[in-house]
Amino acid sequence: MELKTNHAAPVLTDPAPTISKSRLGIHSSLLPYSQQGAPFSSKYITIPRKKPGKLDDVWSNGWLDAMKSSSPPRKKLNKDFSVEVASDDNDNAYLSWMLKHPSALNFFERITSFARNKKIAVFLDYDGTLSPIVDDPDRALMSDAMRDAVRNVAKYFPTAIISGRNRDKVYELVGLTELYYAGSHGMDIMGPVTNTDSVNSTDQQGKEVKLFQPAKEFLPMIDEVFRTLVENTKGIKGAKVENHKFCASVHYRNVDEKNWSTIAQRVHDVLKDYPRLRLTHGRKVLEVRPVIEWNKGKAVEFLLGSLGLYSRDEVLSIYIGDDRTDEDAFKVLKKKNRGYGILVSPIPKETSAFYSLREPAEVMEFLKALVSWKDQEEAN
Ligand SMILES: O=P(O)(O)OC[C@H]1O[C@H](O[C@H]2O[C@H](CO)[C@@H](O)[C@H](O)[C@H]2O)[C@H](O)[C@@H](O)[C@@H]1O
Repeated sequence: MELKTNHAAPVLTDPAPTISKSRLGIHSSLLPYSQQGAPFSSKYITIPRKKPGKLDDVWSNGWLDAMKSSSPPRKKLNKDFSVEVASDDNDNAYLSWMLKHPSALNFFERITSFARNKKIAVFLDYDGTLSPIVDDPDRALMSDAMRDAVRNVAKYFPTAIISGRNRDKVYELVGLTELYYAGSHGMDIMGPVTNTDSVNSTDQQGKEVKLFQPAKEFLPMIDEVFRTLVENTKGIKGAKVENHKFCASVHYRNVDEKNWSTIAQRVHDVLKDYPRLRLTHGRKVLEVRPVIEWNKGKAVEFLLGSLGLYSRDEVLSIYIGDDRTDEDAFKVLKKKNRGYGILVSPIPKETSAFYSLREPAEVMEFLKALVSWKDQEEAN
């Protein structure tokens, strides 16, 4: 019997016997494996971007399709789940999707059973995971209750925030000194870095820290492209450009949909002049970043290595995120048998995450459950 929570999600607490092992929440990767992964390597290489300018407009390269599907509509959830299921076909689709990606709350006991006798490492995305998605990125605030939950988790488990945002900004939003932080989609890591490429720095408290910044050489280029993007999108009502130091974001959440092709075309045109930059899609945001083989997945591996947590026998990693950029981390955990990705989504999505949670409120509940479980373990 799985842990029941008081949250409304009356499915999959007792999986039907006919469901296959993988659907029961047994991560095949956590069953005995034959080979230990290669030791941590800091190698990151530049990968070629598709020829710039080959596609003339944003329709032909699929940008607009990606933009349209880039963020689920915000929907008010009815507290009485069963009423909602009956009244909404989307929820039937969600429930069948959950057979493939069960709720991490409903399968909590199964997760912790794999964690027994192991250390747990926790990786958390920020926007849409710890804070709800809101129209203004500057107002994406984390609640005090969520902050307490993260603080408590970090008392027991090494915990890192892996965000697309500027590292200083996400640190300011989270405000917990006891965590490790990776900004710019993992391209700006502050932590116990033991890698030779790391440099000494000081954190906001003046404490000595190590920084690992694999895209450092792109700093002037990102700064330049940021200013060009601001200039070229300033006539588009609702557009907002953010400089995240090693990447830049162009938000279109508040842009009228009829102008999405315009904003996409402007970004596309700017990128034509920067063959060493590429575009990725986030939630109603176009992200411009260096063409290097570095992402949130690499950042997770890097942190595990720096923290001495690389052994799959001894460590179970949990990564919670809501965004396409989090898929890189989910893939690493899945492919390298390192633990569980948990996708935060109120709608079905193609994902490499093993489990799911609907919204930040459930993330908080999951984090609290981890702490209670550990408290009990310690007491026994
Ligand atoms: O990796 P994350 O920590 O999830 O950061 C990803 C992006 O998050 C922010 O944008 C998203 O959240 C905003 C606030 O809720 C929302 O307005 C926006 O539409 C979302 O895309 C941040 O502003 C971006 O720069 C990050 O890349």
